[in-house]
Amino acid sequence: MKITKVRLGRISVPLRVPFKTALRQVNSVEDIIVEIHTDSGEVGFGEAPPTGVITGDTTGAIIGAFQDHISKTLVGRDVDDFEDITRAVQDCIVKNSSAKAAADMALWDLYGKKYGIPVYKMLGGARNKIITDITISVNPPEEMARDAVDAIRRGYDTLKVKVGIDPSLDVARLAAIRQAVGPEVRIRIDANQAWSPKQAVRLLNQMQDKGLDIELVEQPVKAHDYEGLKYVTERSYVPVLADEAVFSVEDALKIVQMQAADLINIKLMKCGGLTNALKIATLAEVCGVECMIGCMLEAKVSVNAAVHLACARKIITRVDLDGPVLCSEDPVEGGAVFNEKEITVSDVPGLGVTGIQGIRYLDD
Ligand SMILES: C[C@H](N)C(=O)N[C@H](CCC(=O)O)C(=O)O
Ligand SMILES: [Mg+2]
Repeated sequence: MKITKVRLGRISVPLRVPFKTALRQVNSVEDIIVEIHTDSGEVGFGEAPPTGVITGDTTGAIIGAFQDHISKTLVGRDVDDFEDITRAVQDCIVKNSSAKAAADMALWDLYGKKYGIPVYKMLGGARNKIITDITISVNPPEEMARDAVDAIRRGYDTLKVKVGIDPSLDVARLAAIRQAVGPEVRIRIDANQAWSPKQAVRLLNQMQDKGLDIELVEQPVKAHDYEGLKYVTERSYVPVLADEAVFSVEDALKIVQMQAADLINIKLMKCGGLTNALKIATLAEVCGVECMIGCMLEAKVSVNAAVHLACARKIITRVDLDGPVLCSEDPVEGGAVFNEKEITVSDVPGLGVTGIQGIRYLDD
């Protein structure tokens, strides 16, 4: 199965409501779609979101990474040289983790198709269903409480609550949500780097003192501040999950060695795809560190790839793959079935995506 062509396109998918974090506000998913074509007629699908505030990847940079580096590296290669070509994708350009993730997932898709195996089975095959949380955007406390109640009515039992815009409101935000949804709902929070280490410890311990029962806090401090993250981990009653602090396998190793966080959030767009995500999951498993699998604001092509990893490995104990359910429509045919919180992986060979509606191809 030889690679003949790499085709790029764009999709736009409106969100149900604006997505707001301490880092950005967006109203739609605006992603790059990647198709890797082969001489057997099989096509591998990938997707890359331009999450500049986290990965540094912009739309233009993703397109440029393919046009100037990744596509040239792939065309003419045989998918059977799998280890070499997945390595070549990582080595042909530094950084650009979202473009690499899109290429890497498309290669896994083709490899699974070639051998007739769904990717989650190739990676471990632990289960075929997972349960995702849903994100509550950061807003005034009353609005967040209303959004939380709406999410519970949709059937979700775990909320990922964004905080960090005007941190003086954060305890009130969580108090309003806890009061509105009751004690049974699991609440995790994500500060997206907004707090200082001391502020984080103070706010988290206030939440603890008020009995708000927070499951975990995601990335309380700046991504680069490993000492600050460790400071929070050592002093907060709420477990700490490293998100923006962990892009690479090496980052994960450092976090584990420093005991700077209790948990690690694996995202394909940070680490460059399934190949490296699997390495992080294995490292975490060896070290006994549970993982979350997360996503950026992405449509179902790339979130579907993350579903395969989540279904493959039990060390992934928490799932934040709500990109598709935050969208008001789904242009993706095939792949995982999202029934609100319950996600069922596809048993079709490869990743299971069969087509994407509304692609605006760059070469048309
Ligand atoms: C969409 C997902 N639930 C989420 O919250 N991811 C964010 C980053 C998303 C973005 O800004 O595109 C996170 O975990 O930090
Ligand atoms: Mg996060």
